[in-house]
Amino acid sequence: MSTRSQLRQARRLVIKIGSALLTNDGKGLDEAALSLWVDQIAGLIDEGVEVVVVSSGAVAVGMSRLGWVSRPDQLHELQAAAAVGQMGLVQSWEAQFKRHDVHTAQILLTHDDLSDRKRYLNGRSTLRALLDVGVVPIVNENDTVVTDEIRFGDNDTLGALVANLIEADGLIILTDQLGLFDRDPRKHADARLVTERKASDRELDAMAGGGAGVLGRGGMQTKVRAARLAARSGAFTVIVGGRVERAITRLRQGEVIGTLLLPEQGRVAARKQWIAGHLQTRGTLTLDAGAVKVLCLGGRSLLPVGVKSVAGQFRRGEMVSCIDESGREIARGLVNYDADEARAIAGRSSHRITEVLGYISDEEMIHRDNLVII
Ligand SMILES: Nc1ncnc2c1ncn2[C@@H]1O[C@H](COP(=O)(O)OP(=O)(O)O)[C@@H](O)[C@H]1O
Ligand SMILES: N[C@@H](CCC(=O)OP(=O)(O)O)C(=O)O
Repeated sequence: MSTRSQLRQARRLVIKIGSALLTNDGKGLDEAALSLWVDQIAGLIDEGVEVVVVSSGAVAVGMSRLGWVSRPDQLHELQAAAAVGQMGLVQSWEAQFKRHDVHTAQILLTHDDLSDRKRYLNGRSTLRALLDVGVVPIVNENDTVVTDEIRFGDNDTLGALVANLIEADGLIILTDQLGLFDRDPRKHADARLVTERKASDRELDAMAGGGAGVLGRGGMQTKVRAARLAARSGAFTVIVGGRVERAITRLRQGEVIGTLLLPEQGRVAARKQWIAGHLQTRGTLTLDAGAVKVLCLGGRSLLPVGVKSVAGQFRRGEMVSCIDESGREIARGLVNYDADEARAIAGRSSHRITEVLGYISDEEMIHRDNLVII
């Protein structure tokens, strides 16, 4: 049996579960299935994997709670159903994870939240803080305030954006089919499962053209698009049948089930390419000769002790330029401290950061994964 090392090695995963699955084709929330997924996710957490769940199903659960048999066309009715259904969804996730002594947190996001830099960074910090303390964030679209997304359904995209946000190794999309087929299997009995492709492969578009199921909104097209988005930060995507026995555990063990869509390059390489291509920097760190030498050797982080001076106003996570004492640019990277904090710790050894700032967020001024030598 061939195995997939990407899945065995993953440390951080986003798992997206679609409406059709969660609600057992609209018959109300499928508690039994949910409990099986939670058991498997709890197994991943025991192994030290950090997991974010992106859970659809608010509209479908809401419709079932309200006794509505057909999906309403009116936006405000969809939003009302989502608001009712979201209560049921998070109650179930919370109750199921409680059996494993794992806490959950509700995160409702819109795409706007993730395109605004400040909100993006805030969202990232919150998700990271939750993962640090072993909580499983349960993410859904904030259906009360979005319009187009609720009409078209876009949790596949949301899953990819969350994978970008937390720099996940991979995105697992659980759906009602065994994976991506070369044609819509609901319409073509002879459709064949695609096992592995590059996410960028253009042939996937024609295969995924068949539209969505009755309850889901995006179909395979949004899943392929999500895989491309996730690939931008170097994450792989697996599209797999959520009703396949122990699907998550088997994927983790490297078993070849579902469809694996691969990024062109790994997580760190993708991030470095993004940094190198980013023109706008927010500030400048002048490095001493020792730091310049160490950085040019490659594979090393920049420590505060090698920083002589700090110019500009920037916030943690923003891009800064690193120059030598003659003003030549050496490197570029995402800084771990705000400008004022960076000024306070510049030239000091990392074990004095707590003494100076009263806290420490990172030992490095710029971590090597976030640093590109020019
Ligand atoms: N090439 C394909 N392979 C698999 N499923 C396809 C394909 N083309 C279209 N589909 C449809 O996509 C549906 C899954 O998408 P969707 O209904 O949005 O599910 P979810 O709720 O999981 O997001 C399948 O039930 C299937 O009918
Ligand atoms: N926010 C919506 C998600 C709709 C959606 O994207 O559904 P799906 O295609 O099943 O993932 C809900 O919870 O109903």
